[in-house]
Amino acid sequence: MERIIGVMGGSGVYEIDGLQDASWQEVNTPWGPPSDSLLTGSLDGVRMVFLPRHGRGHVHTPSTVPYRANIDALKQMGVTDLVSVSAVGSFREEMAPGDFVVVDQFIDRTFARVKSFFETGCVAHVSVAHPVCERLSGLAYEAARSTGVTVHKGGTYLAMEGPQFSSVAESKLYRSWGCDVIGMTNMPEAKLAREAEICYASIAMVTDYDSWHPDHGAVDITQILSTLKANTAHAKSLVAALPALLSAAYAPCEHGCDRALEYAVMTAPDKRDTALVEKLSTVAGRVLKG
Ligand SMILES: CSC[C@H]1O[C@H](OP(=O)(O)O)[C@H](O)[C@@H]1O
Ligand SMILES: Nc1ncnc2[nH]cnc12
Repeated sequence: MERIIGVMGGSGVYEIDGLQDASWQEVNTPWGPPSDSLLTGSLDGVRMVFLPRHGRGHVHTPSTVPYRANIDALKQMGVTDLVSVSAVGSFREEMAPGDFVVVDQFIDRTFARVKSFFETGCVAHVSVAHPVCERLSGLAYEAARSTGVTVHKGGTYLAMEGPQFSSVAESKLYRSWGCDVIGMTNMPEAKLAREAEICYASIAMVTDYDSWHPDHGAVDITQILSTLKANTAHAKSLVAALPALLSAAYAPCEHGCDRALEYAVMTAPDKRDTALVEKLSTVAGRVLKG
């Protein structure tokens, strides 16, 4: 098996540079079409697949991003390691706009999204106690550091439904919960990556102080966009640094991300919905076949 790096580009990151033999490929999935075509190619001898989460031109809202289709499409392309790059607001003075944060925990406050590939007829329960891959996150941290940007190792990301930003009261509440950053998309993406046995890491690019900060006022989309513009070059250099850090030779994940489904499926083989099992063939075929 080969190591293939996936990159999920968030707001402001709609392409990556420098891929050899780059081509946009249309991929279909049993969960509908993904956000856009997938850009495939290789860098430093490692195959890479890029998908703009909101689609080129920013078409999908955080609630309507086709999360299941995106993860299924990346799995179809053989992605073993997925690095998400996302814009976030910060709840910490020291996590300033322009900084990067390697997220290691999530609080999922989204409520209008399908969060699992599994449903009636094929039930599975995976652990997301440690929702990111420690090894991949460590490498993403090294890649971010190599760009010269200020990077914070570890942080709790509050996933909100959006698309509106938080009220001041909500912002203060999330801060009091110990959250470090806020965004609208890493859930259910991280949960679905775990179900699909793909190692997942999340790099958050701080664009603003959300609404809690007495000196910064409410979130302002123009400020977000100008910070994002300034950070896009760092995000692209980070992505370019990944292949040299992750060797192309595949090795099983030492944290078990690639075996998350091993004992997860509860539904007895003779009770499984055959149509659903067929839909699950890409993400869960390893444990459902035979
Ligand atoms: C552009 S501000 C709000 C928007 O940006 C973030 O997107 P992503 O996580 O894909 O970088 C945030 O989650 C919202 O969707
Ligand atoms: N303050 C904020 N809240 C939610 N998502 C964001 N993305 C960037 N800034 C954000």
